[in-house]
Amino acid sequence: MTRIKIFDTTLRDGEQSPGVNLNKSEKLEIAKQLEKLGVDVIEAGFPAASVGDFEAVKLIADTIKDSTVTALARCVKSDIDRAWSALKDTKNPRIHVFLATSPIHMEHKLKMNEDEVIETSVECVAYAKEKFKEIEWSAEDATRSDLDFLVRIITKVIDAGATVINLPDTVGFTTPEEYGAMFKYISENVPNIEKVELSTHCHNDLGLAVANTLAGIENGATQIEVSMNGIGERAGNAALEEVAVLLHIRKDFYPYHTRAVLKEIKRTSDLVSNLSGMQVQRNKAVIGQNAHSHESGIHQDGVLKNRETYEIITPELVGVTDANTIFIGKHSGSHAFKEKIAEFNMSLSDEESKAAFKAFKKITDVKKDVTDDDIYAILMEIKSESEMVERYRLNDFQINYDEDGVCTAQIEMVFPNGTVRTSKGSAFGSVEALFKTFVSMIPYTVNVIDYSMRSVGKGKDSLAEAHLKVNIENQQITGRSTNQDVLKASLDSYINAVNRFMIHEKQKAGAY
Ligand SMILES: CC(=O)SCCNC(=O)CCNC(=O)[C@H](O)C(C)(C)COP(=O)(O)OP(=O)(O)OC[C@H]1O[C@@H](n2cnc3c(N)ncnc32)[C@H](O)[C@@H]1OP(=O)(O)O
Ligand SMILES: CC(C)C(=O)C(=O)O
Ligand SMILES: [Mg+2]
Repeated sequence: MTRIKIFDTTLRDGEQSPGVNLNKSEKLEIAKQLEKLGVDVIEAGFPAASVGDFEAVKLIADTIKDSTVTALARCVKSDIDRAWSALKDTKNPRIHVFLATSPIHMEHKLKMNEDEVIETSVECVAYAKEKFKEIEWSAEDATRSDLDFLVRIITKVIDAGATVINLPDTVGFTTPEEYGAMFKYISENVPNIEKVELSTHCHNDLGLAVANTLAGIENGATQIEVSMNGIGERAGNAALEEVAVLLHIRKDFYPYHTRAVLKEIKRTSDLVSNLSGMQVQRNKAVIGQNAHSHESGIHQDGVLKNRETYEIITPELVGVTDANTIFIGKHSGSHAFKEKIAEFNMSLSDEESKAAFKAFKKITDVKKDVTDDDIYAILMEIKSESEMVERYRLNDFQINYDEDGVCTAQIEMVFPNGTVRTSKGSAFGSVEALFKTFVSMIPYTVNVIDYSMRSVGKGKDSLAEAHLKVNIENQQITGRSTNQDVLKASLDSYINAVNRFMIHEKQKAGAY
C-alpha cells in the first residue's frame, strides 16, 4: 500500500471561493480541526496578500504541531520573505511557490517567454532555499502547458532545490486519462524526478477533480491537494472527503491509503461550512444531507433487510451521528412506514396501519417534507377515528362581519360523548373569533404559543396548511390541518390539538 499525503488547501484555495472571507481565529479553528482530521500539510494562506492573512498564517504556524504548515508565494522575493516571517517558527516550514507555464499565461498574464519563466522559477526556488528546507514549486496551468517545456523547467527547479513538484489543473480542463499521462510522462522524462514528491491539484470546472486526482495518484503522485467540501476558486477543488473515503472504500482495488481520520470528516465539514458560509449541497457525495438517506420504498426495504444492499458508506464511518437513513417521503413503501410507526411506540392494528399508510401517501402528494410530527398527527388521527376513542368533531361553522369590523363566529360541535352543541363568540379577526368560540366550549385551559399558515402547492386552488402549537393544561401540543379553506384549516388545527391532548391523557392513563 502506498501512502498518499493529504495537502489541504481549504484555507488558501478554499478561501479564494467568491464570497468567502475567514478571519484569523476562524482560520485557526479550521486548522486545528484539520490537524485532528490527520491532514499531512495545511496550506494556511498567502501571507503577502494582506496583513490579516499574514497574521492568520503565523498564528496557525505557531499553533499546529502535527501537520506541516505551508503558505503560498509568487516568484517574488518580497512574497517569499513574507512567507518566511510567518512560517519560520513552525516545526516543518514549507513554502509553496508557483509560476505559470502555459503559453496563454506566459504570453498574456506574465508577459514572459519560456526562458524567462525558467530563470524566474530557478531564481525564486534558490532564494527560498536559503530559508526553507521544504520547497514546493507549482507549474500553474500545467495541464495546458507543453510537456517538453515542463520537463525542462521541472529538471531545473529540482536542481535549484525544490522538494515537491505540483502539477495543477488550474482551470479544471483536463481529463483522467490525459492527467494520468502527464504524470507518467514527467516521471519517465525528468532525469532527477526521484529527488522529489509529485503532487496533484485539481479544479472541478468539468466535475472531474476527484477522478483526475485519482488518475494522478495512479501515475506516481504521492501528495494530493484537496479542500474540505471541495471549496475553492470557481467550481472548487477536489474534495478532501471524497478522495479520502474513495481510497478507503475501494482499498480492494486501489493500493493506496491516507492518514485521514475519517470519523472527523463530518465535524470538519460542518465547521468549514458554518464559518465559510458555503453550504454543502444536499446530494453532495460522502457528506451531503442526503448521502446517507434512502427514500424510495424498494431501497428502504432492501436497507432494512441488509444495509449493504444500497449502502457503501456507513454514516458512522465519516462521523455522521444523526443520519436520517430511512427518509419517509412520497416514494416510501409500507415496510419503511411500519418501521417508522414502531419508533412512536404505538400499537396499531393491521387495519389502522393500512389506513395510516393511505393517509400518509395522500399527504406526500401535497407536502414536500413529511416530518415526524406529521406522521404522529396521522397516527393520532387514525387512533381518534377508531370507535373507542372519544373526540371533538366539527359539524359546521359560520363567520359574520359587522360594520365595525367585528367578527362573530358560530360553531356547531359534536362532543366526545355524542351531544351536539352550538356556541358564538366575537373578536376583531376571524381566526381569533373561531379559536375563542371553540375554547369557550371545552373544559381545558388553552394558550396559543404559535400559529402559522402556509400554502401547499401552487395556484389559487392550493391547499392551506395550518400549524398550531398550544399549551393545554401545562402540556405543549401541536395541531395540524390541511384544507382548501384557510379558516377551516385553522379551526381544525385547534380541534386536532385538543383531540391529541385527550389521546395523550388516555395513553398516560394506559387506555391504549
Ligand atoms: C492559481 C492560483 O490560485 S494563484 C493564487 C491566487 N491567489 C490570489 O491571488 C490571492 C491573493 N492575491 C492578492 O492579494 C494580490 O493579487 C497580490 C497581493 C498577491 C498581488 O497584488 P497586486 O500587486 O496588486 O497585483 P495583481 O494581483 O493585480 O496582479 C498580479 C501580478 O502578479 C504577477 N504574477 C502572477 N503570478 C505570479 C507569480 N507566480 N510570480 C510572480 N508574479 C506573478 C502578475 O503578472 C501581475 O503582475 P504585473 O502587476 O506586473 O502585471
Ligand atoms: C497556486 C496553484 C497551485 C493553484 O492554486 C492552481 O494552479 O490552481
Ligand atoms: Mg488552485
